[in-house]
Amino acid sequence: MRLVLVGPPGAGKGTQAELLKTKLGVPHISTGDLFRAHISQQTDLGKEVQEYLDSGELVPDEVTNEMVRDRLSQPDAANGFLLDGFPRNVAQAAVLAEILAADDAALDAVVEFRVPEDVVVERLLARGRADDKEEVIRHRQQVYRSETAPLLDHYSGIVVSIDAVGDVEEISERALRALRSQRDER
Ligand SMILES: Nc1ncnc2c1ncn2[C@@H]1O[C@H](COP(=O)(O)OP(=O)(O)OP(=O)(O)O)[C@@H](O)[C@H]1O
Ligand SMILES: Nc1ncnc2c1ncn2[C@@H]1O[C@H](COP(=O)(O)O)[C@@H](O)[C@H]1O
Repeated sequence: MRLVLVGPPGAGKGTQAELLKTKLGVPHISTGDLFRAHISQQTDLGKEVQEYLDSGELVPDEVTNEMVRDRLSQPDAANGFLLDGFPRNVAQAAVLAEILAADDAALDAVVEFRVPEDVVVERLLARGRADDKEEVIRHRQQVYRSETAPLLDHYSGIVVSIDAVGDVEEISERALRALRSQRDER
């Protein structure tokens, strides 16, 4: 399955991807995790993107798209993936479509994790990652609303929306049930 996970920062995309990757047998590819690995290894790419992650701004598309193109060309992603954090805007979605079309492939679904903003802010304040400072959290929510949420219209025919408040296992079951019914309807 080729899935994109969408939802505001703190919606639980990474948490759900770690459960779903085992259940679906596809790799979890998180652009945020890829950037953080570059930063911790102090690569040139890591040095270039550090300030964007610190401030909650999006890394420029050219840099992000090339990193994703490279990651998706690896053998483990040949038959499917869970993309977490990419695409983050409509221009990145166009690049993803082009990468997939080159392999005669397409997305199966876009899973939207729906969580009220006050709940995600509370989760992120408790998470404690380097970019989980209140001002940066608020900015990332705003970037999500203006840049990323429009993807839900862009992908309207294949969006599967999940209530992502509650028990982590139960949310993953909700996602699997919704994906099964979407597949049966197609
Ligand atoms: N269903 C849940 N209930 C309560 N807390 C949760 C739930 N799912 C995830 N969390 C917690 O919320 C925080 C954010 O989760 P996670 O990192 O998976 O979100 P995300 O959508 O990947 O965020 P980001 O886009 O910022 O990387 C984590 O501390 C995680 O343990
Ligand atoms: N797809 C992306 N485009 C631009 N910038 C991105 C993208 N994915 C991640 N980033 C940067 O990384 C941080 C953290 O991302 P998480 O998905 O929340 O882990 C994000 O604020 C951007 O600076």
